[in-house]
Amino acid sequence: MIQLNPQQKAAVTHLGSPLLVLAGAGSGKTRVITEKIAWLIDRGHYPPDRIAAITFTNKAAREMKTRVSKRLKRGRAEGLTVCTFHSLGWRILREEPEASGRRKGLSILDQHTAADLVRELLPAGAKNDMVYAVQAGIGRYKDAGIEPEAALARAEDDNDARAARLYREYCDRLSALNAVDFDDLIALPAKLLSDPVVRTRWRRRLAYLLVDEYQDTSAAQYRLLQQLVGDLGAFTAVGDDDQSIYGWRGARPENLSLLAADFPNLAVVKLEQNYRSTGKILQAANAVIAGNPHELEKKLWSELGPGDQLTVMTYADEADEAEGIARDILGAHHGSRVAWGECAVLYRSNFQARALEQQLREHGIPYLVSGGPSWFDAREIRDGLSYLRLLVNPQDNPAFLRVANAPRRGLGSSAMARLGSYADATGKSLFDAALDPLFQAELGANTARAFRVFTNLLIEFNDRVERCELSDIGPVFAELMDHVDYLEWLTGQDDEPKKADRRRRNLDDLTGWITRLGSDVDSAQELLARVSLVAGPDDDRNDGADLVRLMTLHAAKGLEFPRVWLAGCEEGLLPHQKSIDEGQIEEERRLMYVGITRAGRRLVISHCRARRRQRESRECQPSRFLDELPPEIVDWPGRAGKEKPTADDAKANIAALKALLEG
Ligand SMILES: Nc1ncnc2c1ncn2[C@@H]1O[C@H](COP(=O)(O)OP(=O)(O)OP(=O)(O)O)[C@@H](O)[C@H]1O
Ligand SMILES: [Mg+2]
Repeated sequence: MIQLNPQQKAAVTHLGSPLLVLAGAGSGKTRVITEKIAWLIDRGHYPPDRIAAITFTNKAAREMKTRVSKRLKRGRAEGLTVCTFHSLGWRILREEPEASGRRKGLSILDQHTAADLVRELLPAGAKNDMVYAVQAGIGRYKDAGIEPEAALARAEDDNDARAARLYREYCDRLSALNAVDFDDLIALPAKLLSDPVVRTRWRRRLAYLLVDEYQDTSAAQYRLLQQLVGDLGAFTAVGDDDQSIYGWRGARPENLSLLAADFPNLAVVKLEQNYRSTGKILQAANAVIAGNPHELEKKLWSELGPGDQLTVMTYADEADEAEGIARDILGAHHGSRVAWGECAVLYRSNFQARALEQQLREHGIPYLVSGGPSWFDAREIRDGLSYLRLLVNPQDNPAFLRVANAPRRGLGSSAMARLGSYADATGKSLFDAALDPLFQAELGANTARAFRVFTNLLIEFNDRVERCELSDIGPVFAELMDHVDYLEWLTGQDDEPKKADRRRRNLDDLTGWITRLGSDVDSAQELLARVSLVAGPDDDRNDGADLVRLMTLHAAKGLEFPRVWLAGCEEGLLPHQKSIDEGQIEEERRLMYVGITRAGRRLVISHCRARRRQRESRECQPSRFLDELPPEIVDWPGRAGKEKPTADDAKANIAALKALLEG
């Protein structure tokens, strides 16, 4: 067991008033939460089933749960809740179906499906940017707790009114589908808990709350927290204002100062010893973040010694950079026996992964890209998930719409449009409408038969899922996909064999994931929720595997690696061009700070002189943040734009030397 320092101990054993632990990176904030849960249970202050810890990601939740279980005697952590705000919200909604105004069998629409729903409400041919903008606008209403009617009432011009009407239509559709989207997972429970009866019930159930990464909570999450803890404020929140990097997604760092205002008896503990990084890495982090205004100074120190110099590498372009990083990692692995899993390559934007992946693959380095968007974007995954939803619930309209004609089975857009209007007119689901003899009588014989074949298929497989073990849903799903010849149909449209291979692998991954989840949940509906709430199968399958991690800076929050490569530190990328244009680079600086502070012993930062974006190569300047690193702790070969010394340089040097000697 580790020895907590006095401040950590004070934070762990503080009870009786709300507590905020405000401290820099690597100072043991997350550790304090883990230790505190164990302490609360061990000392009998609260039973595990009345404690909830809230983490920023599912992965962090899994890690924390494992940690706590290890700290306690076997089984002592049973019933403990460790999850994200979204999962907690889901649990509240699921257990309060009437109060939420939804029916039993509620489903979660993932972001993609929700975007499809928005698209349907917009004029045909609406661009993706438009769809996402509307979706984000709807999210802002929900985050602020504004209902559609209120949004309409407060509309100041035509634009506002149009947005509010779209919002209302969107909400109507969602409730007709008996579904909620991600924003609802927070906003609805927050609203539910304003009912005193519901609130009392939940306060009794979750008597003590702990929140990690508090600086990135949204307005709605803060409301939910307030409702849950009440005036008593039985909670511990930990955070670091310098690591608030989700402002673009609605996170409100000012929630940190709100806490002090809303809970006058708030106790604050500061931690100053960093246990993660060597002195020079900390020095670099402190120097970069010093460029942001601060209300509260934090000084981090480390007992780990100064450590190695930091390295800044200048590369010609992204391929050169990726190769350099791959060689570095290979060198560390073979030369210094560094495990793959000790290494991470971090970057600002997802597109940077491509060049890196290619080089890692070519050098035979096992790696894992975490949190990339690609998996859920793949057509076969989205279709596959729709089939899965229909397996569990044939009444799922968005899923029905998506795959009724994939593979093609004679249910083209005109047949589906007729079905849609019949369903609208009769208030039935698409599935029930398709089964309706009155509807079938309206159709030509072929179309009617096509609908019958599809609905019969769904009935048959749904029946099997209802009778089988949860762990068998995976195999039944695979059988359904086989049965409809899905892959043959889809890959028949591809001309590249590589692509077909990838699709097959993706679907295999999906089946494997469903099977694994099946043995971990207690209902098929819960399985669907898990699929929607988690970022993808890689997310849980490779925890602890010995692989080099590739991820964005956003995804790296809270994690640590002995060796970190921070790639693409260029103006326009980090800081991002959009932030430069808007004159708002504080959040970018915090991202840089997050990146630097992930590293334990070794940090290599790189930038390219040119980078390909959208097929053209553009010149790049080194990031302004590189100039802020204290020069004495950084090795930067060829700094200040100087090329490597050339033969001409050497000649000039010799000439100068000669002149000196002769003079
Ligand atoms: N008292 C301690 N003694 C030894 N190691 C510690 C101690 N406290 C924390 N650590 C270790 O220091 C590292 C950083 O801790 P932790 O991840 O909890 O920091 P954090 O403040 O949550 O960082 P971040 O701000 O990046 O989320 C971890 O490896 C943790 O196990
Ligand atoms: Mg942490």
